Formats: sequence, structure tokens, C-alpha cells
Amino acid sequence: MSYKIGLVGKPSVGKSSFFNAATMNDVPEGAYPFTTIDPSVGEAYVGVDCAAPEFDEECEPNHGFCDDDTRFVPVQLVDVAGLIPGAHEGKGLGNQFLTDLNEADVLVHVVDFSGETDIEGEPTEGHDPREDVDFLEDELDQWYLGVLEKGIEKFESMYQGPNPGDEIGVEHVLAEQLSAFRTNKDEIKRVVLSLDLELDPETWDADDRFALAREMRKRTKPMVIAANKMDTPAAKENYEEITSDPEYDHLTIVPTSAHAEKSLKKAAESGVVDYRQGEADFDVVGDVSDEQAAGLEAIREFVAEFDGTGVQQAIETALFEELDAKVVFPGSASGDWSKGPFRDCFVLPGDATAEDFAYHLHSDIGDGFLHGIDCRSRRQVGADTELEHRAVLEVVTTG
Ligand SMILES: Nc1nc2c(ncn2[C@@H]2O[C@H](COP(=O)(O)OP(=O)(O)OP(=O)(O)O)[C@@H](O)[C@H]2O)c(=O)[nH]1
Repeated sequence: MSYKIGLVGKPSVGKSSFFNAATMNDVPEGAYPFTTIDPSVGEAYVGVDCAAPEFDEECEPNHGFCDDDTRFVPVQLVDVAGLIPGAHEGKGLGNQFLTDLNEADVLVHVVDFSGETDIEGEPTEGHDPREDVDFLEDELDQWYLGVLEKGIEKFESMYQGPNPGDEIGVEHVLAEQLSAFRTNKDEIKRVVLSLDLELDPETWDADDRFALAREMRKRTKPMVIAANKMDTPAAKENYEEITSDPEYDHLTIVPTSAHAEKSLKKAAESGVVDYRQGEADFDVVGDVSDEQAAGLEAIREFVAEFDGTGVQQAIETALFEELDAKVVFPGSASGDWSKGPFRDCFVLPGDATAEDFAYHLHSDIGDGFLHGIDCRSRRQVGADTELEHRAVLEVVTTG
């Protein structure tokens, strides 16, 4: 099972261009991307430094591929259609949209920073991209608020038992109601207290309820803004303005040109350039017309200024920074790579332990877990030890 990154945005912001660019990969022979019959799901990759060279090995990836010591690990990119005003009330694709959003582990919100599409996705000029950012956040907050209100109603109608001490804590009821958002009672309790609220919904006014819904949404729907169309002057101006606006400090904004990424990948496919996704430069290696050369030079300036086209960066930031995921390589401490060196590389939650990793490999391996061995230091690792990003671990089992 790979991680799911949900791509969301109103019409005409460049969501399709982003999706196509991110999933248009020149995968080398022998790498088998998953097959899908759903055109809104594609395979993208997150790049990490491959661990194999540290062990003087050449990796043989089962999934994804390795290019010049960067290991590209597959993730699913899901094009979530249907962001329109009122989605939380079931308008348009409303409920389906929310269900699809919920299946994603983390979101990339594609926003047209050029200001050339209005809130409905129609052409315009001078539209403030902040409205789009607020609009998605508000849709999500209203949705959370609706679910939260139901939980509060349930709690208030519950019989609390005749004796003091029999009461059911509100966090239990809310945790059940909000379970689809992958939260739990401890988190809810922490958020309630962090907002200086009492654990008693009778004392919460409308603002308190909204604040709670918003805070729960922020914690459980990590998201990155892909500031798209950054190749236009208007987008650069908007970007400067928004990134220096303290109201938007809570957001991670990645300057992006889906166009540039698509052009580079196409040029690479036809052998005109040598380009590796995520890189801030490329080489022209084929014949190009003057017009193509000028286009490529404009892209070169862009990727130099923004350290890449932003497509790969947005996906990697979403997974590794917003979601705080990490990768772990199964390894051999004794250097026995007879089954193929560094075949696998798994994406795991940031707090995954050695035992979690064992269970990720197989439930039998998890059940039989004795200890792990850190293949770099050859030190023994206990079940509860949190693994580092790019750990190389051998699991020793009873079996
Ligand atoms: N300048 C510029 N234009 C872009 C970029 N990405 C997309 N566009 C343009 O924006 C318009 C919309 O792009 P699409 O990729 O079709 O947008 P979408 O959000 O998927 O739109 P719908 O399919 O209508 O939902 C097209 O005219 C694209 O050429 C970009 O990075 N820079």
C-alpha cells in the first residue's frame, strides 16, 4: 500500500497540468508502475538519497527506480475533482469530493497565483489567490464543524448515569464521530485544552465550536499550497505579497510551474534534454529550433530562481514535511544481499518504530519480532525505537 497524495483545486488552476506532469515519468525498464483503471489516480515518486552507495552496493529496486543515487519511491497521486463552493453542503460532487479528500493522507492544493481565474474558475484578471486558499480551508472547516456539531448533539442527548464518575467524557463521543478524520480521544482532548476550553460542550459558544473544528482540520488534513503559474509576472507579485502576509504564516507554499515541468519531461522523453525530476537544472542534448531554445532558456531561469519547477518539491514537501513521513530500507547487517541489494524502500509514518516496520513488512515478521539491527552502526534496536528517515534496518525474528 503506498501513500496517497490528494491533488485539489478549483477549475483552470492547472491541476490537470500538474497531475500529468507529476505522473508522466520516464520509468526505466524493469520498474513496474501500478496499473490503474481509474484515470484520476497516477503514480508519482518521491526522491531520497539512496542508501546503497554507503554499503558499496548497487540497488535493484522492486518498485520505483534509482537515478544517479536518488531513489524514487512510488506514491499515489489522486486527482480529487469537485472543489466548488458549497461542497460541504453536498453541492456538485460534494459528498464524493469529501470522501475522496478523506482518503488522501496529505493534500496539495493547486492555486493559480497569476490571478487569472476567478473563484469559479472563469478567466479574469487581478484575482487575489488568498481567496482560493481561504475558500478551500473554509469548505473543510465547515465540513468538520458539521460533523463536530453532530457529535456534540449526540453527547448532549446521552444518559450520563446516576452516579458521579459514571460520565462519558466528551472526547470519547467526539472521537467516534470524527474517526473518519483519523483522530482519537487523546488528540481531541489536547486540542480542546490547547484552545483554553473546558471539556464540556455546554460552555462552548459558536466561535469556540468553529475554532475547535478548524484546529482539528489543521491537524488532520496536512496540506501544501502549490503556487502555480509562477512563470507569470503577476504570480510572482502575488507570491511576494502572500508569503509576507503574517495571516498566511501557517501555510507551506511551494512556487510551481506545472507548465515548466511538463515541458521538461516532454523534452526529456524526446531526447532533447537531460532532466531529472526535481532538479534545478538540465542539459540540452538534442537539436532544438531557436524558438525551443528560447523557451528552454526561460525555463532554465525559472528553475534556477525557484530551485526546480516546484512539482516534485510540492509532492515531497507534502509527504516529508507536512505529513512528516519517512522512508526505511530493509537491510542486511551481515552484508548478505544475495536476494538483491536494496530492493525495497518503504514510506512509513514519522513516528514508526522498529516493530512497526516489522509489521509493515509482514504480520508474521511483526509477531515474531525479536529486535532490529541498524545496518550502519550494527547496533541492536529495540521494538519501541523510533526509526530515522532513511534508516537501513534488519529485522531479527524468532522464526
Ligand atoms: N502560465 C502557466 N499556465 C499554466 C500552468 N499550468 C497550467 N496552465 C494553464 O492553465 C490553464 C488550465 O490548466 P489545466 O491544467 O487544464 O487546469 P485544471 O485546473 O486541470 O482545469 P480543469 O481541467 O478545468 O479543472 C491552461 O490554459 C494551462 O495551459 C503554468 O504552470 N503556467
